[in-house]
Amino acid sequence: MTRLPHEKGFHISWDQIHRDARALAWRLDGKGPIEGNWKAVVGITRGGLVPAMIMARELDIRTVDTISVKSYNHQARTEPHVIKPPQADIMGADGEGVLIVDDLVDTGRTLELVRTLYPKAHFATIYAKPMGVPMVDSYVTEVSQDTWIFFPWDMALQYVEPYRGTDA
Ligand SMILES: O=P(O)(O)OC[C@H]1O[C@H](OP(=O)(O)OP(=O)(O)O)[C@H](O)[C@@H]1O
Ligand SMILES: Nc1nc2[nH]cnc2c(=O)[nH]1
Ligand SMILES: [Mg+2]
Repeated sequence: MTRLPHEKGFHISWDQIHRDARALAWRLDGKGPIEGNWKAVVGITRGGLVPAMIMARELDIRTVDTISVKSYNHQARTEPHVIKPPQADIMGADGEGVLIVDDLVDTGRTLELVRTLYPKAHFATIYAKPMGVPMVDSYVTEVSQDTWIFFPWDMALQYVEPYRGTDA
């Protein structure tokens, strides 16, 4: 296991990921290989499920599947492995026409594994770190490699002290 040093935190709200996923969908609209269409959206679980749902809605795609890849134990990277593959008839021989969606690409190891399985699919993530950029076909926002992205499903609202403290 590798413990990665993350100096910065990038905190994403529900609203932000909703807007970013929509923007990514709009950019890919009409760009599929079959008369501009995409035949399916496949989310890489678990992080890819929220953006995959939002994008499938925007693009009016009802065929939605998942591929489950586990690459991290909290912030420690482990060897990525497929826990659950998508339905074979949706993916075809090489994934052509399928939009494979994840929340982010970091080292690129997860997408590298999925790309070997479905080399002709289109790989889209909301966020990307520099090491992973070569593995992704489309993304919205790049953040530095030493940034840890916190997603809204990993956070909760909580009280913070005022900047000037309290009198108590
Ligand atoms: O580019 P990489 O270095 O491979 O990292 C990116 C992957 O890591 C995270 O998933 P994780 O394995 O933590 O599982 P989760 O989606 O279930 O949270 C994230 O959602 C990406 O899928
Ligand atoms: N939540 C989250 N998961 C990750 N998996 C790999 N990199 C990251 C990251 O920056 N944030
Ligand atoms: Mg993931």
